[in-house]
Amino acid sequence: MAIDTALIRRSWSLVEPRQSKVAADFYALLFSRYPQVRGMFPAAMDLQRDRLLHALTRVVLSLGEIEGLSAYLGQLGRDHRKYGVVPEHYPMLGACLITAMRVNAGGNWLPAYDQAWAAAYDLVARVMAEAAERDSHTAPPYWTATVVGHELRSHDLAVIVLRPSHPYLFQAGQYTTVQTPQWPRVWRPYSIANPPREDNLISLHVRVVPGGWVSTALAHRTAVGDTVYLGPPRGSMVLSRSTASHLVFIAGGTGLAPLKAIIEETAWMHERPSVDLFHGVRLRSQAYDLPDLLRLREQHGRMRFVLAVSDDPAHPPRESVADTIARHRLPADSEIFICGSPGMVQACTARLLRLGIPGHNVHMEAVDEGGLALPWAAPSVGR
Ligand SMILES: NC(=O)C1=CN([C@@H]2O[C@H](COP(=O)(O)OP(=O)(O)OC[C@H]3O[C@@H](n4cnc5c(N)ncnc54)[C@H](O)[C@@H]3O)[C@@H](O)[C@H]2O)C=CC1
Repeated sequence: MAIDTALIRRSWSLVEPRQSKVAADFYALLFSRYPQVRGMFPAAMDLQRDRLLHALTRVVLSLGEIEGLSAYLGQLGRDHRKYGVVPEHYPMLGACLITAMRVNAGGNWLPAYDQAWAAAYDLVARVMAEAAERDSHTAPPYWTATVVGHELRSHDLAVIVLRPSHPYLFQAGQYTTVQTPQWPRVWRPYSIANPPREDNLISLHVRVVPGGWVSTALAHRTAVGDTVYLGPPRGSMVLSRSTASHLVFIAGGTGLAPLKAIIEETAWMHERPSVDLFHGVRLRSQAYDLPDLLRLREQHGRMRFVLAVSDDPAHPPRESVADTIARHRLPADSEIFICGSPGMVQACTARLLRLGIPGHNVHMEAVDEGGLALPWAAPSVGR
């Protein structure tokens, strides 16, 4: 059945102002009708509710662009294998979702909206389930990994090296999701800080964030020899086949991780591009990876490295990384990769546009703050 995007959007606009209530009602309905699925979700549901809403918004907004949506949903379907989602779960969710929207529409819900949503949901579920099924022939739902390196580089930052039990195939720049034994069913995304290696090791940069369960567990309650779990690799911030001759990388804090992986990959290229890396930190003491970056610069041979310190009275000039890039001459045809907090990414992107860099040359990971999925999605990277 064709998707009636106009009906979907009209009906969504009815419930959008009450979306938090929609999410709460959805989970209440789901758990009362199907108590057997409660165990698949974490004990605390706050983040989960936000994720559902982000995912819904994303699907509603991109229903017209079926190609992009299919790639997104396929990735989502593969990722949901780690939660134990099987095809039989999808209809349960669909029915509860439509009911939750209907009861929150203030009596304005039309029968046609039910049909439009049923058709849209059917398509979403089919794409996700098919991708998951295809994936099940070649990859496990999740990987067990042993911690083989754990280095606290400051009180709130750890670099962790993991050895997945089975080959973990990913591309430089992608991220994984991590579950620790301390927090069952709570998965958090972290970028992989190295390109694929023959020894299958992967390295993560973990900043402890206030209230960050997984980041605290990884940094302070994890040691060499412990086991953690990894979801499948995700993300599209990777090098294209036709890499430009000059690449610029702009990192904010631990947003360095995926950019370092891509730079390291370019170091081995036959015709390696020249590279600029700008690393923005608040305090000089937060330049947690300096020795490694200097080594990488040495090994690369065509890499310039600039540290931008924004808030350290002992290290003038206090300059934001956006101001730093503006001071350096960037060729207009540079391919640019940005990774960091949403505010930092936004500030840098705006500055680049003002500097005349075309938007299509700027890459960043659209790590939706929780919006990667239907109910079981992942939050922003690095929590
Ligand atoms: N750990 C990981 O694997 C990854 C982490 N991230 C994200 O990167 C961020 C890293 O955070 P931290 O390490 O705490 O770095 P941070 O937030 O302390 O920021 C580092 C740099 O970004 C600049 N900055 C921060 N907010 C800004 C704003 N609103 N406008 C302009 N500049 C701003 C600072 O001035 C500084 O130069 C987090 O949001 C995390 O989710 C992204 C990808 C991977």
